[in-house]
Amino acid sequence: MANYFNTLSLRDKLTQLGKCRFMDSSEFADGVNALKGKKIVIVGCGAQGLNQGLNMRDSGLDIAYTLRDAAIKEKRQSFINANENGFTVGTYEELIPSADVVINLTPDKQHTAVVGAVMPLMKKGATLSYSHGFNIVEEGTQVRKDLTVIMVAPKSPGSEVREEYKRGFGVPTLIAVHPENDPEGKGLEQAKAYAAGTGGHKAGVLESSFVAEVKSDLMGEQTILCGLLQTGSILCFDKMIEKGIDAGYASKLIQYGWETITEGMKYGGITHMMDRLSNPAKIKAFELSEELKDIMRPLFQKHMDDIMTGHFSKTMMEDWANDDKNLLTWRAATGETAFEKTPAGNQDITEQEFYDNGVLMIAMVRAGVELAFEAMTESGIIAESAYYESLHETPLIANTIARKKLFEMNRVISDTAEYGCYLFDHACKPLLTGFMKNIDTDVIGKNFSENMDNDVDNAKLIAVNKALREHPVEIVGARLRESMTAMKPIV
Ligand SMILES: NC(=O)C1=CN([C@@H]2O[C@H](COP(=O)(O)OP(=O)(O)OC[C@H]3O[C@@H](n4cnc5c(N)ncnc54)[C@H](OP(=O)(O)O)[C@@H]3O)[C@@H](O)[C@H]2O)C=CC1
Ligand SMILES: CC[C@](O)(C(C)=O)C(=O)O
Ligand SMILES: [Mg+2]
Ligand SMILES: [Mg+2]
Repeated sequence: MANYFNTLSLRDKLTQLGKCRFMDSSEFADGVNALKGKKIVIVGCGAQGLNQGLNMRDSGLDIAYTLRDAAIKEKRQSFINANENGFTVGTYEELIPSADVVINLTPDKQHTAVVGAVMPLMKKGATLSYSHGFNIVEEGTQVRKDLTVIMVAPKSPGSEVREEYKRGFGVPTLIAVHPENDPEGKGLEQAKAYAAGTGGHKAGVLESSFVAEVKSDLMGEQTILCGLLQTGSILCFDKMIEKGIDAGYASKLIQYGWETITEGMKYGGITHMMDRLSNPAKIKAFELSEELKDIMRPLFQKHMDDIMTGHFSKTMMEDWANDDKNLLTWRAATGETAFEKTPAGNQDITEQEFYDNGVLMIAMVRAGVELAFEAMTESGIIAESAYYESLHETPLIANTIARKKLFEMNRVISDTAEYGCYLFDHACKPLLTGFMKNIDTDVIGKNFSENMDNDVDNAKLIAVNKALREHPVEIVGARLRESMTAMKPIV
C-alpha cells in the first residue's frame, strides 16, 4: 500500500485539498431519513464509537456494536460501554454480514487489520465509514469496489460530541465520499444523514474530501488543539511555581483557565477573548502573542510540511511497528510533570479572574490559533475547515483539560493526535526557553492591571484592535458563527 495522497498528481492534490463547501442547513431537511431502518454496526466502542452511537440512537437510528472476540470474552471496557448502554453487541461474524453501514471507529493504527477483517464479511453494496481518513489517505487502503466509502469526521473529542448533542447543539463536522468508492452515488446522502444523527448539522457541516480532512485534522491536533495547550500548561505552571505563586492556585488557574478563556473565543472569536481584558492588558497580550508568533511560526510550518509530505505519518507508523515505544514513553513522561501531579486548590477563581490573571495563556491561544489557521490556509486548506480545526475546536479540547488535566485530554483524543501532540510539545518547549525567561507573574498568576491606571495610547489600541479584528480567522469565524444559533454556554 502506498500513501494515496502522494500518488496523486499536483492538480489532483490541490483539488482534493481545496474541496470544502459549507452546507446550508436546508440541505439537512431530510434529517436522518437516508439511514432510517438501515442496520448500522459500529466497530469499536471507545471515545468516538460510544458517543456517536449514543447520539445516533437518540436520533432514531438502529445502532449495534461489533467488537473483537477478546473484548467480548474478557468484558473489556469497550464491551462494558456498549452493553451497559443497552446496545446489542456481537462478533464480526454475527453482525457484519447483515449490516448496511459499517462504521470503523477503532484507533487509526488498527485500521488496516480491522478493514482487512471486516471487508470480506460485508454484504455487496454496503457502506464503510470512517471518522478520520488516515487509513485511506496515508496508508492507501483500497476498498472493494462494490462498497461505498464515506467519512463523517466530528471536529471534536468524542466526549464533547455527546455533551454538545445533549445541550441541543452539535460539533462542526466534515463529511466526504471517497472518489474511488461511490458505485451507487449514495455516499453523500448517507453521510449527511449520519452527520444529522450525531447533531453535527446544528454546528456546521463541510462537504469535503478525505485528503482535506486528514491534512487539516493532523495539523490542528498537533499544534494549537493539543500540542500548544500541553506546552502552555507546563510552561505557565512551572513559571508560577518558580515565582512563588501558590501551587494549588497555579494548578487551578491553568486547569480551568483554558476552558474559560476559550469559551469566550468560541462565542466571539479572538476579538472577544481579547476584549475581555482591560485595555492595557489587551495590548500586553497582543505584544506577547506577536512575539510568540514569530518564535513558533517555523515550528507550525514544519508540522504542516511534514504532514503534507507524509513524513509525519511515516515516522508515526514506524512507532506503530515498534510497539508504540515513543508514544508510551512520552505518555508516561507527561504524567510525571509537576502540573499533572499538583491538584487544583480550593480557591475561588471568578470567570473574569481567569482572563485577568491569565494574560500569557490568552496570548498563547491567539498565537496558536492564528498560526495554525495561517499554516493550513497557506497550504491550500479552505478557511472554513481551518477555522473549525483551530478556533472552534480549541475550547472543546480545553473542556477535557478542565476535567482531568492533560491526562484526560490525551486519553480522550485519538492516539494519532496524542502522538503528534507530544512531538509538538517536545519541540516547542525548548523554543520558548528564552521567551519564558522574561515572563513574570504580571502576565501569569496575578492581575496585570492591578495597581495600574487604565491609560493607554489611543493610536496603539486602535492598531491592536484593527489587527485582531481583521485577521482572516475572524472574518470567516464571524460568518460561520452566525449559523450556530443553537450554541449553548458552558462556563
Ligand atoms: N478520539 C477522538 O475524539 C477522535 C477520534 N477520531 C477518529 O475516530 C477513530 C476512533 O478513534 P478513538 O475513538 O480515539 O478510538 P479509541 O481508542 O477510543 O477506541 C478504540 C475502540 O476500538 C477497539 N479496538 C482497538 N483495537 C482494535 C482492533 N484491533 N480490532 C477491533 N477493535 C479494536 C477498542 O476496543 P478493545 O480494545 O476493547 O477491543 C475500542 O473500543 C479514529 O479513526 C480516530 O482518528 C476522530 C475525531 C476525534
Ligand atoms: C484532537 C484531535 C482529534 O482530531 C479530534 C478530537 O478531533 C483526534 O484525533 O482526537
Ligand atoms: Mg479532529
Ligand atoms: Mg484527529
